[in-house]
Amino acid sequence: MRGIWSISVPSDGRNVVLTGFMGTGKSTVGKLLAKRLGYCFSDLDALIVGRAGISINEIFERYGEQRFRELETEAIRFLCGVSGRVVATGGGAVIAPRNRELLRKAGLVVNLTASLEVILCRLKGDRERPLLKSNNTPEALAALMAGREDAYADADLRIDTAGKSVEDVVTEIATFVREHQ
Ligand SMILES: Nc1ncnc2c1ncn2[C@@H]1O[C@H](COP(=O)(O)OP(=O)(O)O)[C@@H](O)[C@H]1O
Ligand SMILES: O=C(O)C1=C[C@@H](OP(=O)(O)O)[C@@H](O)[C@H](O)C1
Ligand SMILES: [Mg+2]
Repeated sequence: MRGIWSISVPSDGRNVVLTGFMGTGKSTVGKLLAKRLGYCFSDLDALIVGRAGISINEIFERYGEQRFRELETEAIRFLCGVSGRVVATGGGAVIAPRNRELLRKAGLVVNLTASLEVILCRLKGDRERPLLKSNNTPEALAALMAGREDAYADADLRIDTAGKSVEDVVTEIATFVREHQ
């Protein structure tokens, strides 16, 4: 894998950061939200994969979750130096307090939620998320989600996406951003 990212510079805080558990819609909503706001879009996972040159599954298999978390923090440091961007994080990006601090400074943090039932339905048959494989019962996934609740609650806005279309979620966030940024 290639080495470290370029050095980050302080952000002016004019980004929108989407956080939330796997399947809450961060990547899907983020892309459309960026279009709606006229911002650029970055997906942390895509950035990591692009830099590593291998898939997230392969990073986990070859190097372990810990290494993935290091790459994730490096990606966050890099992205926090940008401006006018919607950033979709991966579900575990907010676990480390230092990551949360950086993301908070980068801009408005919007946390997407959905019940476990909805998430299981949305991610049925998914093969790209290694933590779905290692937490392969609803109980294990519920425990993973519960353990992250405090980190997800650290946000400027929380939106329950269950029963809402992607468009609805985008509109809700765009309204909030226009009022608060
Ligand atoms: N509001 C929504 N309603 C229905 N399906 C959704 C919604 N948001 C996302 N999805 C679907 O859920 C799946 C996971 O979405 P994704 O954006 O990859 O989530 P995340 O990046 O949070 O893991 C995709 O198939 C996507 O189309
Ligand atoms: O919850 C997590 O720890 C992870 C979520 C994934 O992203 P999504 O939340 O976009 O699925 C991806 O970063 C990786 O598989 C780990
Ligand atoms: Mg995603």
